[in-house]
Amino acid sequence: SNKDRLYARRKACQPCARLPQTERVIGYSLFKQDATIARQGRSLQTAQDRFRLLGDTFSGVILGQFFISTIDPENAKALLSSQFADFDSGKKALFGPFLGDSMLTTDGALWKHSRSLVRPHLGRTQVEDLSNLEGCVQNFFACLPKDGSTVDVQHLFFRLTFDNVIQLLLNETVSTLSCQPGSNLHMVIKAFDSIGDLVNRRATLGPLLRFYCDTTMNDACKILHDFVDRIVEKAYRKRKKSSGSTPPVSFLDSMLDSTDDLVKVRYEVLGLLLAGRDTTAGTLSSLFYVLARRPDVWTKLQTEVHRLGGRKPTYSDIKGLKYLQQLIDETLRLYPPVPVLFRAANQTTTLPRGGGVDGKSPVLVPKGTVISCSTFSLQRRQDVYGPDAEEFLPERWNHLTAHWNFLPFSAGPKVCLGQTYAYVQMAYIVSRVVQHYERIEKRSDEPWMERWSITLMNASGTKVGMIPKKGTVPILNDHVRNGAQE
Ligand code: HEM
Repeated sequence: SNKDRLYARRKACQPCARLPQTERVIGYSLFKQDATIARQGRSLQTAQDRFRLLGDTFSGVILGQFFISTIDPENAKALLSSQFADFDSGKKALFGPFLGDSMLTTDGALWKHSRSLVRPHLGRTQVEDLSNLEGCVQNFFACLPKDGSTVDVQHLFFRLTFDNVIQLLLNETVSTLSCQPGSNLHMVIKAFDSIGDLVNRRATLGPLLRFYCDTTMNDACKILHDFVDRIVEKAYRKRKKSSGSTPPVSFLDSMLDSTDDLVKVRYEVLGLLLAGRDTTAGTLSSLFYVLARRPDVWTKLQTEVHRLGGRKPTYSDIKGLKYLQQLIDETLRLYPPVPVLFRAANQTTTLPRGGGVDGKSPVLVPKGTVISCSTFSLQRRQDVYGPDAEEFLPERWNHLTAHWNFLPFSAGPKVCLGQTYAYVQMAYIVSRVVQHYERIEKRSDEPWMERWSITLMNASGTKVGMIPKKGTVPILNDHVRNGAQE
């Protein structure tokens, strides 16, 4: 519009590169092309090729939606932090009936309220207590074949992290690792597993989403809402009975002390479950994919973890495991579980870079523009990480401060609330595996292939042989293992 043009002139904006498109009004052919690319599991790689071809910032149109894609760290900083108020996450429609108004789906005052409600309950006290993790880890070990035969640990990690997050949030012990097919818990975990793909399907519909009625999504939501509601109501009754005289023992208890709105609590719990489970499971799966292929990494890790002398690591032990932290960072760099951050401009604004032939001028961002920042491509930039940017080298973190070039947990006011917990949980699990297993063997030659639903994972799973040390793992329980394979 004329108003936008005047605004652009005032802010010295220049146009950014434009994705070559056969038709630039609706962008239907790009929609079809990108849908095929997504089916083939090549979305992230294709985006990286486009950045190589067009520069760090380019624009296009898809199904009538104007978008800007960027991997310029200055733009990332503006998007996530310095111009935070200009952009919304706009995820409400995507999650549909699953999450209602929760922290993950709202912006502005509603989001602020949710964040202030949740934040105090994910503090150091909750994170430092690792006692609950051990039970889940033992269940995980019980699912691993004792004879070292092939197992897909990716599948098991999605269960392990579900059990862990339920314990953290609700103080309930569940074992989806050992639940039997047909049981209520099995239905719950299956429904939860399906959410990623269902949300993904909604995402591909773009503006057509508003005409879409998804009964499968509604069914999955019903199962999950019922599951969480039962636990929330039970805890609420107990809490009311004690009239807050006993200190809260869980995240849920403390939330119930700050609100009586049980539907709100349900949505926040489910949001955290979603934010906390798939991300951690995806990272662990990629990390084990690497461990099975890199005996040099495994040996260095063993040397570090052996300093613990076989005892369970404490919170402060974990802080001292520097190589393990670098290993996790390198996994998050090359295989970020949230590979693209999306925002939508809630007013006409600018991004500081990407305009003009040298890409150094500001770019106009009309209201409604969708901005995507690919952390996957950003974290593989050769000008930041060097010519070996695509290689897995944990040691690079000895002398690297990446800042706006490393955003696996996002940054700014919406930075991940579970970052510390995620590190601690992953480090604990990896250390315990090192203490109990001699080595991890690669059992598949398939390359790492993107499967991107809400979060990123390896399309072919993580098929490995886990070779136990003598006398350290529990006796294999066939009953447990068969349940988990379902
Ligand atoms: C490796 C593990 C994890 C990664 C890589 C990760 C990554 C992220 C990212 C990138 C965001 C921002 C998304 C956006 O702005 O669009 C986010 C938000 C969030 N994460 Fe995590 N996350 C992880 C684990 C967890 C865990 C374990 C929890 C909680 C138990 C958690 C809770 C949250 C919450 C509540 C938000 C929303 C914050 C807000 O909107 O204000 N995350 N996470």
